[in-house]
Amino acid sequence: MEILFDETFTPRDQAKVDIEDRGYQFGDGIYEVIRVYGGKMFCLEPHLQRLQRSTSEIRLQLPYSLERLKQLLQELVQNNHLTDGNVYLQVSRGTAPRNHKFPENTRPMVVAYTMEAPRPVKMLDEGIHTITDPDIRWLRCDIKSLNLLGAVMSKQKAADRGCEEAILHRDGRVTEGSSTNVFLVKDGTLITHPADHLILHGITRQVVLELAAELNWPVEERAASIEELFRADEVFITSTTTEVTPVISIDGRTVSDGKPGPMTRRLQKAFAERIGVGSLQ
Ligand SMILES: Cc1ncc(COP(=O)(O)O)c(CN[C@@H]2CONC2=O)c1O
Repeated sequence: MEILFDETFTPRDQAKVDIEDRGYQFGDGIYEVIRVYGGKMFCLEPHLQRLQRSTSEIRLQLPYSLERLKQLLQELVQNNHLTDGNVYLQVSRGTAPRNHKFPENTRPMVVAYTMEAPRPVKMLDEGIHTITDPDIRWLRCDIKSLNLLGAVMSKQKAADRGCEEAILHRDGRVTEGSSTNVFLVKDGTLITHPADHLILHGITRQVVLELAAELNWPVEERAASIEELFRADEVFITSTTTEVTPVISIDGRTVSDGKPGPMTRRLQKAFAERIGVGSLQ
């Protein structure tokens, strides 16, 4: 198993990050998780565009071009013979004596590695249980930063209650999941938080919006209230690793009849066609 370490490939057990790497000490960096289906990275361009935006938002310059990074990621997937799984990619501001302000001319540190991961078919089929949790994160959730402690604390709260995700809310309005975007269905309309600074602009969220448009479904990009969440006909989450996953309970209360709804199922089918597999394979 090789990893991408700066601009070269190295065996996984030889990759050592310095204790003064700013990603390690400050969470000063950004990351992406890219899905691989049949050996091909899905939505690679949108992921790279988001990476570019995230780095520029934190005033971090990639150490080489996006084109070069794309080439290296493709080589990484091939070298590791990855067919179905994920690529984890992160860029930190590099290594420097610990000081909050930006270091002078350090080289940002790119690390990427692959992991085998079959599609989560059981979860896609059965759905997940969730909790609600106050959104305590900072106000630039649109930047896919390494600062994930808020998300980690919420995800752990969900795990403590035997649930898979925490649906976050701010001032009584649903934002997103700790590592997912959230959609509600009410009377045939999809509702999801607008892509502003309070949520990550999910790649999967964008694919779902495109699929909904192809299906001629009405969509409202607005912040739903907590009350609307509990009264929804259907709720589902989206992310690179969870695709379109039904939510069947929230804080112990079932969503509708506690089964994945018809619009969620139709979206799962359309998503499976988009990634080129039969649904729930
Ligand atoms: C806070 C948050 N919101 C939404 C999403 C969904 O975005 P994508 O559709 O672009 O994946 C993620 C993805 N989190 C990644 C995806 O898998 N694991 C992660 O940490 C996320 O961390």
